[in-house]
Amino acid sequence: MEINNTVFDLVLFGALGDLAQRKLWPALYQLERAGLLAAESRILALAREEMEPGAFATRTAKRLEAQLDASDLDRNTVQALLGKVEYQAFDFSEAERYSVLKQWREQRSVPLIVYMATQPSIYGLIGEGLHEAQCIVADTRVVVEKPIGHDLRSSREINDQLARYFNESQIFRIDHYLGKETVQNLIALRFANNLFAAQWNQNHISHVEITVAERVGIEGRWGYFDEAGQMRDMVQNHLLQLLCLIAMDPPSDLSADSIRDEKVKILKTLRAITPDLMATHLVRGQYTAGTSDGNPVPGYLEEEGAVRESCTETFVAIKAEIENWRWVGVPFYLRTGKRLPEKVSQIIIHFKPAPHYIFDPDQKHLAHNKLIIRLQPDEGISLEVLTKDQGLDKGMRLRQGPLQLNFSKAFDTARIPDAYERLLWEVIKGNQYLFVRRDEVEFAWRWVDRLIADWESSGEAPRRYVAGTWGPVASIAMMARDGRSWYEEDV
Ligand SMILES: NC(=O)C1=CN([C@@H]2O[C@H](COP(=O)(O)OP(=O)(O)OC[C@H]3O[C@@H](n4cnc5c(N)ncnc54)[C@H](OP(=O)(O)O)[C@@H]3O)[C@@H](O)[C@H]2O)C=CC1
Ligand SMILES: O=C1O[C@H](COP(=O)(O)O)[C@@H](O)[C@H](O)[C@H]1O
Repeated sequence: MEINNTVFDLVLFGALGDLAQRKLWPALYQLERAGLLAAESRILALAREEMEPGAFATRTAKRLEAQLDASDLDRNTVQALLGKVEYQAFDFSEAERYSVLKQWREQRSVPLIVYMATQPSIYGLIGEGLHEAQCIVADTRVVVEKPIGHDLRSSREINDQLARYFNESQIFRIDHYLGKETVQNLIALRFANNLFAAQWNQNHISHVEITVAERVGIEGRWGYFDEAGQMRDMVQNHLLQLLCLIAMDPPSDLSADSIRDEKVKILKTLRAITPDLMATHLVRGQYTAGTSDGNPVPGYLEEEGAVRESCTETFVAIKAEIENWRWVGVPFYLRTGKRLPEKVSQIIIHFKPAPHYIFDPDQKHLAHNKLIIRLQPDEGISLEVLTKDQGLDKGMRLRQGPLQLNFSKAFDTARIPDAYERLLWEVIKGNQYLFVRRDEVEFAWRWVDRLIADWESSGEAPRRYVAGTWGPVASIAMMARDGRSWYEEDV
């Protein structure tokens, strides 16, 4: 196990917000439990609400106790974590209040981590406040959340505001998918196994599927979601990051910039989905009332908080193409949606069939291997291979079966850490390789903006799909036109 001696100060802006309460405090608890928060480290929790001394700790302890599984809850750990925390209330837009931070940092030379768990519109004000209070020095790090903007223009504005006060090497932009163990495993799978490295190109791979399906609907976030839609909320960041990790060339080492350089090359070579390609390369959907897990659920337009007719998409399927030597002619089919039948994120690599087929012609359709990478849940990898069916009467009949690696069974993993634990841990260590660089965000927006502009000018409404199904039939048709089908229809 890694042991940490890195003492740090963390200042958490927005310490009472949804993200902080649902993700950041539980992640800090797990780091404390794992012995990764050095004893002399301190956390300054900031929000607007005035509270009696001690009230923040009592509230946070109660919340953690309610959130954690009984088997995972250790009250001594909760107390040890809260022993590091001080709470202060102030309005982040009031420049003079940043003297609190100046005092808090006096006589401290350990790295300062600034976590902006607030809306991006105040990142600039926070940067300025910290700057005026002389809190920003070479080893200060700032953590910011997705979404970085609503489009290329607004993402540039946010990035410019950050750049006024922080160097790129100090900025940690979160895409929480990069913190998932199974997503990091893509790098190990691809670059530690020469078996795959040699096959990873258009000579051997016919196509790739990336599915990030969600069972949930809008979860009380209609206002936010209706402005964003699934394209901005999921494709611009999580799905394009997964695509980059599957498609990129081998980085020369594991340093942040080596990996990010390779990802950017992929984003630059994504073929634009121009209006003439939209009918064959893009499907947008919006769910109507249906069922989820056997229970009736409302349609998108009847969700709590819905205030208008809306053409916002809750489902997207895209045939993406990468214009380089490695991937020419290999479509990457991306699919993500809300209110689909199950929560599953998986990547399927479809290998081309053997060049000369000598078995029963009736079984020819079986003759390609598939590598199935399950990101969540049931994290693991399986390789579909063909073997001889056993038995005297079977001749040389083939059968398909998996070589399975289920991570929790194979490695007796006690628990898979949440993405935020890993990401906070990397920030503490000052390692940026799981964070997104400015140019990555901007190249991703460039591709997405163009697509959105074209579909908006086409005036086409999203296709309806019933909640609890795999999206509009047009997504099945998109694959069928290429003589293919989505993986779950194959099995
Ligand atoms: N929630 C989530 O699961 C996710 C959130 N994000 C991103 O994380 C960021 C935070 O989101 P979320 O936690 O949901 O938002 P919330 O609105 O729940 O929390 C924001 C926090 O910041 C505080 N705050 C905002 N403005 C000020 C101010 N001027 N002065 C003092 N305090 C202020 C709020 O206090 P008050 O309540 O008093 O306004 C609140 O504590 C956003 O950028 C969001 O897009 C990203 C991924 C997931
Ligand atoms: O960033 C987001 O991700 C979640 C899905 O994340 P997961 O870790 O549960 O797969 C998504 O529901 C949300 O809309 C989006 O903002």
